[in-house]
Amino acid sequence: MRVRALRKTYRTFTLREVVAVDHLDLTVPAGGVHAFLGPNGSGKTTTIRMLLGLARPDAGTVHLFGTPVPERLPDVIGRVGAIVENPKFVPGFSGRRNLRLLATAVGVPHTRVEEVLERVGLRERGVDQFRRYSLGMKQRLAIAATLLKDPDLLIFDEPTNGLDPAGIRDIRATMRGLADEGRTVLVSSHILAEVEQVADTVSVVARGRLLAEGRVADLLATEAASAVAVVVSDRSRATALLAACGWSVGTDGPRLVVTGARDAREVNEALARGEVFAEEVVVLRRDLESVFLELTGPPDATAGAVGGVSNGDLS
Ligand SMILES: Nc1ncnc2c1ncn2[C@@H]1O[C@H](COP(=O)(O)OP(=O)(O)OP(=O)(O)O)[C@@H](O)[C@H]1O
Repeated sequence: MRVRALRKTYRTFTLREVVAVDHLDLTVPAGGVHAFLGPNGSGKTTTIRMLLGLARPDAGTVHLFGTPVPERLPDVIGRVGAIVENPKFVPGFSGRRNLRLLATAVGVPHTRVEEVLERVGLRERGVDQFRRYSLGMKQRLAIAATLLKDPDLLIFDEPTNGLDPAGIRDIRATMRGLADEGRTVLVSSHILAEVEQVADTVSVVARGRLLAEGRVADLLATEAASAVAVVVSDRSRATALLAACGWSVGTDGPRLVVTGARDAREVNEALARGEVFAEEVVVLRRDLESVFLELTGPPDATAGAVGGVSNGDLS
């Protein structure tokens, strides 16, 4: 999937213009889990709606499987399964019956319903009424529905919102499994821990713009230069030695925190050359959360920058 210079503005009821997506570029490699990560209001849902032809861009291009969308959406939509808004299931029908209705609507045989129920671990509970399902089961049924057409690309908008840890783990495992089958999973999230654990690649957005993209591991390595903490008895001598190497030196309780060095070994060597011997050397790796916060800035600043319209505008 390839998105270039995508733009979408909304007008609020007070006729104020809200730029929801602002010159956004997005590249989602085929196969694997790609996280679309950004704080609330950063334009993720709006972007996904444009990918699916549910909203019309003001400018920019979208290609799904190399095909321009929305112009030729009918050619490719059969290869895409998505959960964007809360899927509409009939509360009084069983999970199985709900899926059979959908299967008939999209023209796939009922045997496929059994396969997808099995796939999301709901086969045993297929007879239960939808209204009796837990939130996690409802979400798994929604994923089952997206799988009916055996899609190559799955798009999930915040699929773990409101789920408990077990539910989150199930959805994460399901996404991983789908990617391992060779499908592409695009998942939007503002929950960093999820992304870090399940995604192969990530795009970080804020205020409708792309801030960073790449492999999760690379993003952590390049954006999150690690710091090294040392405990030494002669702190002032150590500080002078480390500063002389051009590194910045802060303190964290009894530890000196060194940033700018390549690795712990380099720090240790610099100290030893000056005959200061560290009692403790620890590499402090930043997690994706600190990278993300660094890139997107404080949440309040983000909300203000996109206009902060009320939910009432989000119909
Ligand atoms: N129909 C609409 N009318 C007016 N403004 C809208 C509409 N839909 C979205 N917006 C605004 O566009 C911006 C982006 O919203 P969007 O829902 O795409 O972000 P998001 O990243 O999906 O956020 P969230 O995680 O909260 O769903 C926000 O400022 C939002 O208030």
